[in-house]
Order: sequence, then C-alpha cells, then structure tokens
Amino acid sequence: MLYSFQSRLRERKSNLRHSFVWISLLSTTPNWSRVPIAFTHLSLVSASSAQSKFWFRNKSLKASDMSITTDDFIINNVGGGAVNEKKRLYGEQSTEPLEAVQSDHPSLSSAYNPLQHRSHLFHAIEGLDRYPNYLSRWTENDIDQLQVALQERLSQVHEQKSKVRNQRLQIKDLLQEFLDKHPEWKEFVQAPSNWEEIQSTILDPRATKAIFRSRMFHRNNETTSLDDVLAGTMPVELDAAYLQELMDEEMFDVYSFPLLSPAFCHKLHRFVSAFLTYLESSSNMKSLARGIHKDLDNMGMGWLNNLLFHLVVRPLSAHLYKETELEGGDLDWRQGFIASYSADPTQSKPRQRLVPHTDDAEVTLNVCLGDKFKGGNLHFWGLRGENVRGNKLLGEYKPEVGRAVIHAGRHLHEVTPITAGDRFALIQWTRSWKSARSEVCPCCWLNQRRDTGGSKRSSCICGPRWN
Ligand SMILES: O=C(O)CCC(=O)C(=O)O
Ligand SMILES: [Fe+2]
Repeated sequence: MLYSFQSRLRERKSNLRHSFVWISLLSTTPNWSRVPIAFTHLSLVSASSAQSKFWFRNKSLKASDMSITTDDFIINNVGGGAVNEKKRLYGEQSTEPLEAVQSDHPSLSSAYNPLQHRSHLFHAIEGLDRYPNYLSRWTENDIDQLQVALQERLSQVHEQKSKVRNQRLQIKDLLQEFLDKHPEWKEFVQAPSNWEEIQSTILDPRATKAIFRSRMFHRNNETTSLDDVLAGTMPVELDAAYLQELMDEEMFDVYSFPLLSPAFCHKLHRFVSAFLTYLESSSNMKSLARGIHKDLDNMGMGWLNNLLFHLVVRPLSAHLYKETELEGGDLDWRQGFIASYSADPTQSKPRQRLVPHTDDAEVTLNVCLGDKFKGGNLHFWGLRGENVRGNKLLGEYKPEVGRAVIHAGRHLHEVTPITAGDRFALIQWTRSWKSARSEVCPCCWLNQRRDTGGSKRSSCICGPRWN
C-alpha cells in the first residue's frame, strides 16, 4: 500500500511526543548458535527533544498514524550495521581462522578472549595506548591470543590495502577508456567552475532559491568562493526560514526536499548506466570489489560528492541532527555512491531490494535518480539505540526523481522489491569522526549487547548510541 505523505502532511499537524515504535531483531548463525548475534531495541525520541528542529515541529506525523504493521518483518534478514556484514554476505568462513586459533589454546583460564570478543580487541587497542604496562594485567595465554588477533587484523589491512589500491587504479583506467570511447561524457564529469552553472543546471530551482537566499551568500556583497566550499574550508550556513519552505517532514526524523534538477538526474542516470554497461562488458569487471566502481569518487564525480556534502548535508544536519546525531558537532567525512537495483538483477544492478538495515553513517542523503521503475519504496522503522515500545512500521516514502531524503544513519530502513524497471539512487553516507564518534566507542555495536536500556544510563561505558 502506498501512502502520499506529502498530502498527509497537509492534513496532519500533530507531534510525536508520545509515539514510540519498537523492533526486536534476532539472528543466529551456526558459529554463534547459542548466542543471538543481533538483538536491537529501537525507538523514537520525542520530536520536541530535538531543539534544532524547531521549524519542523508542527509538521511532525504521529507514528501511531501509520497503519502498516510489521507482522511479516523478517527478523534474520536485517543488514548493514545491525549485523556482521561478512557473516551475512559470505557465511561463516570469515571467523574460521579465529576459531581454529582459539582451540589451540585449551589452557585458557581467564575470560579474556580478543579472538572472539570484539570488545576485548578494542580494549587492547585503546589500553596499549593508554597504560604503560597494559599487558601486565593479562596472562601469557591472553597475550598470545591478543597477538594473534592483532596480527590477523594487520594482515587483513595489508591484503585489503593492496587490493583496493589496484582496484582503484583499474577503475581509473577503465573510466579513461570509457571517456575516450564516449567523449560526449567528458564535459559532464568535469567539476563546474562557477555557482551559476550549479544553480542553473545541477540544482532544482527550488533548492537554488532556498540555498542562495541565505545570508552567507550575500554577506559584504562578496561572492562565496566555490573552490573553498568544495574543499570544505568555508563552512556553509543556510537560513532556517528558507529551508523550512523547501522541506517536508515525511515521517519522524525523515525529511524530503527537491534537490537536483530532473534533467541533471536523468543525465547522471544515463552516465552511470552507460559506464556500468561498459564495465559489465569488460573482462576486468569480475575482479572488482562489490560496489567499488559505483563510488562517486571512483566514477570521476568526486566534485558532486563534495558539493552535496558541503553545500547541502553539512548545513542541513546542523539544523536537523546536531544534537541528536552529532553530539553538538559537525560532519567531517562523506562516502557517495550509486545504489542500483533492477527487477531483473544483473552484475551491475545486483539487487532487487535492500533488506532492513542501519547505515554506517551519522546522516544519510538519498536522491532518486531514476524514474522508470515500480516498487522500490523506502520503509522506515525506529532509531537504533533509543528505547521503544510497539512494532509498527513508521512509514513508507515513494521516491521522486531529483527529490532527496535525509535521515539519521541509525534510522532502520529498507528498499522494498523493485517489481519493474531499474532504480538508481545517489546515496551519501556522512560521519562525524571528530564529534559523535569521538564520544562513543563501537564496542556495543560490534559486541551486540542487549542491555542498552535506552537511557543515557546504559551499563556500557560507551552509552546507548551503539548497540
Ligand atoms: O536505494 C536506496 O534508496 C537506499 C539505499 C540505502 O539505504 C543504502 O545504500 O544504505
Ligand atoms: Fe541505507
């Protein structure tokens, strides 16, 4: 069932103060057969707690207004940050070496086990840096295991480093080859040289209006340098009043707005399709890591990645997510890529749907590029790490070409099956290494703890954010 949230928004003016959603996710694998590996409680926080969103509050929908239930929610189908991706994608082999080493140490008497428990490994990495005699607390056996676990990680770094480097070089060559054969795309991948080009050909006119009316673009009659903005050295500040006109709150904490012009989206869509088709016909395609060729930087579109990050996601997040996702700080990292799906999956469009997952991101931007598909809607549940009650799907969003959705990365979401055509979306995952991630440790997340309790008084030192 499809819902038009925009028309609902016009009808409903309520707030979320008492609306909660919960979901329990449970999944087991043979290696962890006695232990649930993902058990996550989710909830929605009160909209009124997010002070920075004052200008959206009266547009909030009640979660209880949504009548789609999740009775058929497939518990062990959860993806992304909720489970160990390697286990989900490749089965158990990734943990085999660790198990084998562990059984070589039958005399292990302490509970310390960095081979099995990620939290122990993290503790050691932090502890070695923090305490002069950190190792003195562990038995020789513990230290042996720590050494093996660290060596194991280091060899993964070595292996992936050279693999990734080679693959990036390979893509660069393939892109050059593609552009030589199809010179009509050469201009398209060039970074724009002035704001005028961005305003008239890349952005939707409504986004142009909202962004460039903001005071910073008029201060002292000086023009804001495009190069400085793209380099991230001149932070962009957008005025709330203009953004309010531009944006809709589709459902709790999920906002949509017209961002890219449909003409630009269609062109980007055609460029991506042409490049992927070219890659598919290349014999090198099989040796490339999953998704590496769909990374915007690798596709020669790093400038678009920077533009969206610095001109749109960072300033919007300062209004929407500063307190709830960024610990009062800023975003400082971005990864942009094309998510491609098809009703008839191929090598370059390998997915028909995307299972419910959270992103490894503080804030995610999602722009629909392709319009000739059926299905492929976005579903949202609650926020990882918040306390919760209830089991309702929060809402469904139907993508529109050029329209962006922005949401917290820890907001559980899925893409429903594409039933006809191909679906392309530009996704940008953004992080806050210096703020949010410097305040928390990921041990809860990787250790799949269950006792976050949903309050700031979680029993874990790293608080309730990661679980
Ligand atoms: O394709 C989409 O709309 C969503 C993709 C997504 O959630 C992701 O790549 O993390
Ligand atoms: Fe996602």
